[in-house]
Order: sequence, then structure tokens, then C-alpha cells
Amino acid sequence: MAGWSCLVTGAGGFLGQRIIRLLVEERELQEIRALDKAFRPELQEEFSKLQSQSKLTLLEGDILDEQFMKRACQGTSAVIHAASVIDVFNAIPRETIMDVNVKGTQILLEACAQASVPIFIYTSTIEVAGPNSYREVIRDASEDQPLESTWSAPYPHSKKLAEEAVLAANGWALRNGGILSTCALRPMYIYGEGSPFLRGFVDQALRNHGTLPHNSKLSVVNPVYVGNAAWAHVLALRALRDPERAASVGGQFYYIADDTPPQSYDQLNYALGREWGFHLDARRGLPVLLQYWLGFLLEMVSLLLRPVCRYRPPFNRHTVTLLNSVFTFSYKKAQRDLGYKPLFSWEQAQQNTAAWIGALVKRHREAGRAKAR
Ligand SMILES: NC(=O)c1ccc[n+]([C@@H]2O[C@H](COP(=O)([O-])OP(=O)(O)OC[C@H]3O[C@@H](n4cnc5c(N)ncnc54)[C@H](O)[C@@H]3O)[C@@H](O)[C@H]2O)c1
Repeated sequence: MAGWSCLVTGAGGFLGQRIIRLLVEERELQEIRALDKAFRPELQEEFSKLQSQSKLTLLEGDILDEQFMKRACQGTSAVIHAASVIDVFNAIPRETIMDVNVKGTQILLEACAQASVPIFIYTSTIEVAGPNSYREVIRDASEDQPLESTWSAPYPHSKKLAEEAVLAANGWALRNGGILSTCALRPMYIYGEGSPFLRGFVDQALRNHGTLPHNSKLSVVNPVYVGNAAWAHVLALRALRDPERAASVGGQFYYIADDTPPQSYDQLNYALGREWGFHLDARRGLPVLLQYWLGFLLEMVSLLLRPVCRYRPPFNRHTVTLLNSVFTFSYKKAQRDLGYKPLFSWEQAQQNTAAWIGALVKRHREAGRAKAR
């Protein structure tokens, strides 16, 4: 398949950008279409510098726009679908999340069938597998274990439905008589330079004399560095383009982790930020059981207030569970089928991320000094 092209949705996002940066290095890739709702001017400039290596086209638009998606898919050989609305804290209306994550994925699958795009890779999430209870310990789990999120919270629910739709589309007949091959990648929590979650924690700590929140002491997770999560997408693409491997990869899902040591979310933030004087909040938090039932109470308050106003609780049962569970996964299946091996070690990932946090701290201090003048 010499001279092929790839469409990446969500290409302006945290992960999508890294996928684009790796794709430009792929030999034989003639065109990359980077699609997002909007691209920041700095990113546009950065992408324009990549243009010399392969043709990179930016497409700004909504994945819910069927005509736009049909045009975006026309003449492309593969799709990496990373666009999504991520919302753990119920900040975004449920309908928006369901629309973008589920309907958007269905529109894209249909557009691929119409335009005879033979490869579709979906960026799913570990959250489609759970955790469902903070009391259940899941360590080093693999794809053979039947794990499925039972939460009706819009983010995990929508990602689960979208993943199901993608895997069910494996084997679809394409308009040109070809066959669609699909697979889904389920990255762990992703960290690294540009992470919107990490930026939130850093901003919070900067406002709070360097104190990082310490509300997920009990969690044990194995997060993945963004460069490694992006690399897994490139390898999935190579596997589905390889006629010998496509049959075994098509219709499969893969957990994507790396060699980041299992730790709590709090410990991860501390490991990444301690160089800049950040420390964890030393205060004792509420017992998890109490947090859980308080979360339930707050959900009820939000429900009762719905006819009058929109109240967004600071936490709920789902977030308490996410932040307090032992939930770690192995990447052996991705290693076996996709040849996945992390590109970055934990030390490199930590160094890169800490350097980015350092730049945020510096910018914050400079802004403070300018204000004081
Ligand atoms: N960040 C994590 O920890 C994590 C973990 C596991 C899986 N994922 C998955 O990885 C993918 C990328 O996540 P991310 O962390 O880069 O998030 P992100 O928010 O940085 O990127 C998502 C991108 O999708 C775009 N988008 C949203 N709605 C759109 C629409 N209607 N039309 C076009 N573009 C739209 C956004 O503009 C954004 O640039 C998502 O599918 C997410 O579910 C993320």
C-alpha cells in the first residue's frame, strides 16, 4: 500500500498532537489530515513546520457534521479517531458527551464505509473496563478478563457504546467491495506535557503555595506517558495495514500502559512536580466510605435541584471510586499483536513532564512579578 494517507480526529488535543508528530515520521505516508473543532494558533504554527516531511492538512470542523466528515474521509486510507469529550466531573451536559462520543463515532464509521476507508482505529479508554467498586482489587489485568464499566456516568458509558460500535463494524463491507478493519486501544490515564488534567493540578498547587491535592491516596494505577500512548496508535495502524496481521488485530481491543510504576494519582503528581517544590496536602481526608455516601447525597441534591438550576457536585460516587481503586493493567497483548514496546522509559517520561511543569511554574512566577510591578 505505497502512498497512503491517514485522517486523525482530535488532532489538536493532548494525545492527537503527539500522534500527528509520530505520523509525520512514517515512511510512505503521503498525506496526514489533522481534524479538530479548532486548532490553537501556536499549534497551527508548529504543524506548519512539520509540513516539509509529509503533506499535513488541517481540517477544522465538527465530527457531528456529516457532510464535513464525508469530505474528510474521501480518498483517505485510514482513520485514527481520538476526538472525544472527556468529562470526569460532570461539567458538560450529558447530551453533548453522548452526541460527540457516540453519535460522532457512528457518523465517522458511516463516512468510512461510504468513502471505502479500510482501517479504523478508535481511542477508547481504560474507563470502559471500570473500576466499578473501590473495594474490588484488580491488578495486572489482561484483555481475557471480562471487565466492563457499569457506571451510567456519561463519559465511561459513551466511550463503552462507541467502542462497541467500532468493534462491531469490523468486517463491514465497503462501498468499493473492500472490508473495514477496526480495533480499539484502551489507554490508562495519560500524563505528559500538555495534559489538561496535570495543568489543572499544577494551577491548583500554584494558587495554594505548592500544595497538591491528596484525595486519591488509596488508588493504585499504572498511568501511561502520552508519547507511548501515541506510539501504540502508530503501531496499530502498521498492524492493520499489514495483510498478514490485520486479521488477528481486527475486531480486538488492547490495554495500553507502559513501564510507569503502579502508584496513586497523588504520588504521580508528586513525582512529576516535586522538583518544583510541590508537596502533597498533609491534611487527613475523609474516609472513603464517607466520601462515597457524601457523593451519593450530592448527586441527589443535584437531581432535586435540576428543575430549578444546574448544580454540579464537586465529586460523586463515580469519581470517589475512580480516585480510590486498585486498577492496574498489563500491555502484553499489545506487545504480542502490535509489537508494542514503550518508546519512552519512566525516567524519560518523568523528566519530559517535569520540564514542562517547570515551564508552567516559570510562566506563573513571571506573571506574578509583572503584576506586582
Ligand atoms: N487524557 C487521558 O487521560 C485519556 C485516557 C484514556 C483515553 N483517552 C482518550 O484519548 C482521546 C484523546 O484525549 P485527550 O486527552 O487528547 O483529550 P483532549 O480533550 O485534549 O483532545 C480531544 C480533542 O477532541 C476534540 N473534539 C471534541 N469534540 C469534537 C468535535 N465535536 N468535533 C471535532 N473535534 C472534537 C477537542 O477539540 C480536542 O482537541 C479521547 O478519545 C479520550 O477518551 C484519554
